[in-house]
This record gives sequence, C-alpha cells and structure tokens, in this order.
Amino acid sequence: MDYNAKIYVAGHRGMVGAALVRRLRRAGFNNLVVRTSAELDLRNQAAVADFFADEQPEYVLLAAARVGGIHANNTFRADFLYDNLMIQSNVVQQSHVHGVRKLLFLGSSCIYPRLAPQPIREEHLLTGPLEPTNEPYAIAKIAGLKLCEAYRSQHGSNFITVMPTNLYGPGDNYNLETSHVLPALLRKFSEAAAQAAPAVTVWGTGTPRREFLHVDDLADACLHLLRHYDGAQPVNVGTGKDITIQELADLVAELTGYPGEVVFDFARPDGTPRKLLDVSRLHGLGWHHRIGLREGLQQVLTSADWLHATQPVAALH
Ligand SMILES: NC(=O)c1ccc[n+]([C@@H]2O[C@H](COP(=O)([O-])OP(=O)(O)OC[C@H]3O[C@@H](n4cnc5c(N)ncnc54)[C@H](OP(=O)(O)O)[C@@H]3O)[C@@H](O)[C@H]2O)c1
Ligand SMILES: C[C@@H]1O[C@H](OP(=O)(O)OP(=O)(O)OC[C@H]2O[C@@H](n3cnc4c(=O)[nH]c(N)nc43)[C@H](O)[C@@H]2O)[C@@H](O)[C@H](O)[C@@H]1O
Repeated sequence: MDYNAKIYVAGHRGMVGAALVRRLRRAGFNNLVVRTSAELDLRNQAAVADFFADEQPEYVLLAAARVGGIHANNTFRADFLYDNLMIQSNVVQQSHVHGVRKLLFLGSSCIYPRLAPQPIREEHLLTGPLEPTNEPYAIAKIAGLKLCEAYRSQHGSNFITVMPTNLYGPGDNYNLETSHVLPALLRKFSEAAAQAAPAVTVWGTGTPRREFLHVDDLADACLHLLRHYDGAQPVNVGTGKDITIQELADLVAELTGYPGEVVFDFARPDGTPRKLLDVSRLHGLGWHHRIGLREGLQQVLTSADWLHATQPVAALH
C-alpha cells in the first residue's frame, strides 16, 4: 500500500475507528480522511454521494455503525436495523461508484447463529437461527457482508469483511444502559470499590461465555488484512479463548480491588450462550493477537481515557 494513499476511516471517533486511526498513523499512513456524524450523517444517501465525489478515497475502513450491548440492541431494535442498513449501504455503494481500491467492512461474532458449533468457523454464517436479543443488528450486518460479496461477484470489487469478537479498550462506551458487558463491569466494580458498596449486580446468570479482544489488536489485524488479504470469505478476528461472565466479574473485582458480593439479576437476558471464534484462517494469514485479557484490563484501568470516561458527574461541573 502506498503510504500517501487517501484512506477514509468512517467512524473515526468510535472505539474501533480511533484505534484504526492510531494504528494507521503509527504505520506511516497520514493521508487520512475523517468526518464526524454531525459533519456527515452516513444514513443520508445524497450527502454520502457528495462526500465521495469530493474526497475520492482510495481505501475505506467502515467502522461507523449503531453499536451497543445486549440491552441497547434489544431496546432500540428499529434503530439498530435501520441505521446500520443505511450507513453500510451508502458507504459500500459509493465505494463502488468511485472505484475505491479496497474497502474493509466490520461484521461481528454476534451475527453467527445463536447455537453455532464452537468454536465458530466463518462458514457457519446463516446456518441457523439468530440470537433474538440482537437479531435486527445481526440482520443488518449480514446484509452488509452480503452486499460486499455481491459487489465482488458482479463488479470484482475488493471489499473484504472482518468478523471481530467482543472488543474493549480506549474509547469504549461506559454508559451502563447501552454498553457491552466488559466496560459495564469495569465501571460498576470500580465505583462500588470507591463507594464501599456491599454488592455489585451482574446481569443474567453469569454462565454465558464470551471472548474479548483488545481494540488495538483488532486495529492491527485490520491493517494486516488490508495489506495482505483480498479474499471473498470473511475472516474471524479474536483470541481463540473465552471465559464465563462469572469469571469475568471475578477478574474485574480482583483488578478493581472490590471485596464485596456479586449478585446476579436473572431478570436480565443472557443472550447467546457462547460465541467463541475459530481464528485458524486468521492465524493462517500470519496474524495472532498480542494483548491478553488481564494485561488489557490493567491497561484500561490505568489509562487517561478511563479516568476521563468514568470521572464522577459531579466532578464535571
Ligand atoms: N465494540 C464491539 O465490541 C464490537 C464487536 C464487533 C464488531 N464491532 C464493530 O466495530 C464497528 C465500530 O464499533 P465501535 O465499538 O467502535 O462503535 P462506537 O464506539 O459506538 O463508534 C461508532 C461510530 O460510528 C459513528 N456513527 C454512528 N452513526 C453514524 C451516522 N449515522 N453517521 C456517521 N457516523 C455514525 C459514530 O460517529 P460520531 O462519534 O461522530 O457520532 C461513532 O464514531 C461497528 O461496525 C461494530 O459493529 C464492534
Ligand atoms: C459484540 C456485541 O455483542 C453483543 O452481544 P453480547 O456479547 O451478549 O452483549 P453484552 O452486552 O456484552 O452482554 C454479554 C453478556 O454479559 C452479561 N452482562 C452481565 N452484566 C452486564 C452488564 O452490566 N451490562 C451488559 N451489557 N451485559 C452484562 C449479559 O447479560 C450477557 O449475558 C451484541 O448484542 C451486540 O450486537 C454486539 O455485536
């Protein structure tokens, strides 16, 4: 890849988008194009067409999406379906119209069938019913993956799809209603430790298993695939290891120094019982993750981003 190539990072302020910008800059790619959602609402077809006509990017990394945890997905079902369909349809279609050399689309491990064989291989997609709590989001993401596949087959477009597992790291969402489990537990346990609260409530039964990859590892994998992968098949990106939500809660309690009780709220949904990714295709392409979960959590808990993100509201005024 030419270091002066114009690369559009859609969603550059998000956790993944910001990590992509950091990784691209560190690699020497400095001709990056970015827009906030206020500057360019990617649901607006005409605005996206104008943007591509003006900027003519050579590469596109599509990290803009409506994203959230199990509760947000299950609550804002129409928003997760509509926003993601519009964003990806506009960006992928305009990438084709303007002859983008390569586009990287981000799927997710949660779009595989709810009870897919474990670990999940890329060919397990669409082989069974989806997890109900995030079916709208999964349908949108599957449509995006299929749109990339269709442009490749009809027009020879080099649009690749990456399937990340659950991610965490700098720029994560710590809103307790809309976030994913890992940032939610980091916040809950650290606030409980600071306030000497007697117990922390964890949603569900604690028995589901989840795999967690640091977002800087994901960004590194995306750059590796942007440089070395031109295949039609999606590529899973993960660590190949998972833990139960109970084990995650115990690890977060240890790292935040919380001594109190953990209480499980069975009224909250567990979601998919397990979604461990088979990462042999990725390993075969020469990439392995570097940041283990304990090390990654310690990095988050000592980062400036964490202190800023979880500053008590009172302190902000
Ligand atoms: N987080 C995970 O665990 C995870 C796991 C697997 C896959 N992924 C995928 O990774 C990608 C990024 O996720 P993330 O965790 O980085 O999400 P995030 O932190 O919520 O960031 C999403 C970004 O999308 C942008 N965006 C949302 N709606 C937009 C719109 N209408 N127009 C323009 N931009 C819009 C936002 O821009 P502004 O900030 O400017 O508003 C934001 O920067 C998504 O495709 C997601 O499916 C995430
Ligand atoms: C990667 C993401 O995976 C998502 O599924 P998924 O991992 O179940 O989404 P999470 O919200 O991370 O929930 C994972 C598991 O953690 C439990 N959990 C326990 N305590 C909490 C808490 O305080 N907050 C949250 N959020 N969960 C909690 C939750 O019930 C579920 O069993 C999809 O819904 C998204 O579409 C996205 O793709």
